[in-house]
Amino acid sequence: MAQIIDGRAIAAQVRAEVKAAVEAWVQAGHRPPYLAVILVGDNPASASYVRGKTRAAAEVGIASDTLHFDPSISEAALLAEIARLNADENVDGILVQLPLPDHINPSRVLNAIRPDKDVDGFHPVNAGRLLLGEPGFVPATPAGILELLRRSGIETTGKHAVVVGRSNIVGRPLAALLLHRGIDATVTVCHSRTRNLAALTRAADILVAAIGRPRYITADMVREGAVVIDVGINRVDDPGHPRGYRLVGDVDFEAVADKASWITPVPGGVGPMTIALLLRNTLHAAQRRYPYP
Ligand SMILES: Nc1nc2c(c(=O)[nH]1)N[C@@H](CN(C=O)c1ccc(C(=O)N[C@@H](CCC(=O)O)C(=O)O)cc1)CN2
Ligand SMILES: [Mg+2]
Repeated sequence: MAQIIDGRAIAAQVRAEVKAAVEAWVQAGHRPPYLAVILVGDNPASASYVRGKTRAAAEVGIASDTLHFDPSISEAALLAEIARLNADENVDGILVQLPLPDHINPSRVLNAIRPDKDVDGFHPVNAGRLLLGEPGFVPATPAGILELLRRSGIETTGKHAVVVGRSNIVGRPLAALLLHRGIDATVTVCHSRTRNLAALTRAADILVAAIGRPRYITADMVREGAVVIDVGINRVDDPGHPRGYRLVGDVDFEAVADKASWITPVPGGVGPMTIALLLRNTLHAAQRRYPYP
């Protein structure tokens, strides 16, 4: 039976570190870090993540506001809001909650955020820096996964990490991060068109599932003793549950936990780290740790 990587406990540790650093920053005479969160429309999951972010921010002493726009807002109006926040010296971090409505081009919106305020790390400048191994904002989910491995004492050097999923918010940046000097994994990236996926996942020392399909990774796809990181957050109907649905990951947890050496649960694994690392990025934005240009 695998050891469980407790994302809630590790995220609480990271938040406590951010809180202490924010206190020291304010003690030194600076105003508290300030995060502007943009939420477009009424996707209930997005609204709940945004509440989670602003509540967690308040708990560590980071000020924030949520700018909530009607789903019909035009792309031009959204870009104008971003331009205003870019120019406001009291705004340290800007975050646009994804997904955006279909009539808005997400690249155009993300590319409009000043890279030194881009606490999600989705701007091409930060993505490029990550690829080159230069300092910049690293997206919170991949950064959180690295913290889970590091703080659980899991070795990455020379290990074969197999990332299933090539999204811009998880798979691609995580693959880049795992290649960094000091992390030094050997990385394979798989996706929906990969042939013979199971042969590749079975070769993984560290298997990261970021596919977005409930329980897609089954026990036969996992090597005995592998480390399994489950990024999936899938809502499946469950009339017996108070919310009417249950969250399950991209990994068939019970069966895979019998084979793995370490595994992250869903909920309580990667998800809470995403919020904790966003807070750390926001602190760094206030401290201008990643100045641009
Ligand atoms: N602008 C962004 N949009 C999105 C990001 C992001 O990093 N930046 N990531 C995801 C959603 N996300 C944050 O936005 C997120 C997802 C899940 C969690 C989380 O804490 N999950 C909990 C369960 C919560 C629940 O009960 O519903 C867990 O896994 O334990 C936090 C943040 C897409 N959009
Ligand atoms: Mg994320």
